[in-house]
Amino acid sequence: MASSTQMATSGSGRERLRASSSIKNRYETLWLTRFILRLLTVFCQFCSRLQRKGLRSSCKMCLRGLHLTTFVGWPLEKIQHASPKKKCLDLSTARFLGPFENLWRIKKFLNIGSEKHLKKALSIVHGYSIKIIRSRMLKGMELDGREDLLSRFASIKDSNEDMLRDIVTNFLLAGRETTSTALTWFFWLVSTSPDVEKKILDEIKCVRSSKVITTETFSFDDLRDMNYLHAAITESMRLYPPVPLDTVSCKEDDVMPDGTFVGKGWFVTYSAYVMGRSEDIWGKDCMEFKPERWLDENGVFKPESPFRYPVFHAGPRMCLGKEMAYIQMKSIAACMLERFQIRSLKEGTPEHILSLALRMKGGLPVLLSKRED
Ligand code: HEM
Repeated sequence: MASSTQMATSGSGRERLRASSSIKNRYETLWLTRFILRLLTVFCQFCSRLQRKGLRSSCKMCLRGLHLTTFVGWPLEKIQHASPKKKCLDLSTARFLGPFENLWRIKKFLNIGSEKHLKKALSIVHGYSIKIIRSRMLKGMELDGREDLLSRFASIKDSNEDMLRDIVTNFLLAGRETTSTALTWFFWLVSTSPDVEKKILDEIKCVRSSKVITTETFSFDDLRDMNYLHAAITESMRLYPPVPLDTVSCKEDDVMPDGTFVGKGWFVTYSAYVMGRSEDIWGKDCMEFKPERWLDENGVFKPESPFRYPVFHAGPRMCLGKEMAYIQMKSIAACMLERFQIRSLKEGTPEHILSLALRMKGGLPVLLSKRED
């Protein structure tokens, strides 16, 4: 039988690694760790429920700020008051976090617990999407002779209302939660960094004075000229990526470029949050909010490889709405900061809620003061 060293020189990488029983053992250990973590999460949720009812005082884990519920999702009762869209996001994330992998399927079949809430919330979101499709159908799918994205999907042979509904829902979820989350963290960071705020305002003034802008909003060209604002938003998403973890499922057995074997059906997760705070990628000042790191010597925005900055994912399945997201976020940020001074009323660094998007716990209460000039 060939030893693993012999195989390393003779066999293909895939055969070599598949034959390695140590890798299998490692993944069995990982599976066990994941199972224990999921089980602990359930205990943590149970413990915090008892605390809320006054039946238990804080446990050692709470005192050390190690609530597993904070890291891996919300307990159900917190979700009950959330909007249908947030419920959908949180409850679908929770499917991956329960102690038993397929428990959610049973709950779905029996229509109980979190799956019952998910079904209800989803029917509201679906109803909203169907309203959009039907109102567009009534107007005719062509908009003033120009086709929009929905018309294009509708013109696909075999398209039906359910398919269009899922596409609209997908765009609503992909495009709304991400930009709103990104802006929440951006406004918090800017409100705590007066020097960055001043530079953004100077840039807005400069763009206003260099052109005759008659509207209160900014055109595509005006926004394109705002390099510092672009850098500040990009830097804010480095520290607080709206999609902090992204998971893909492996279709066939494969080997990563570094030689790691990935089996069919396995999940692979990367963390844009961890990568964004990695000293190896961003240097010693990786924890600082420094928009300047994105500017060249002429003050022009210099992009980074998406494989180092995977906030919008990388490769063929990269975010389709990236450019649109930047336009929306820059436009809102420029209009808001030009008119108002925003002061955060949050004390200290806000806590996260990890759902599909990296939301700020409790939102961002602010004090808005109209700017004099
Ligand atoms: C700051 C804002 C945004 C961020 C950080 C973001 C991030 C991402 C990420 C990480 C993915 C990859 C998900 C995956 O496949 O695993 C993705 C995919 C996608 N995003 Fe965004 N996104 C943003 C805004 C938007 C907007 C505004 C739209 C459109 C309205 C949009 C539409 C999409 C679509 C359609 C995909 C699926 C692409 C595909 O699978 O080929 N996104 N986005």
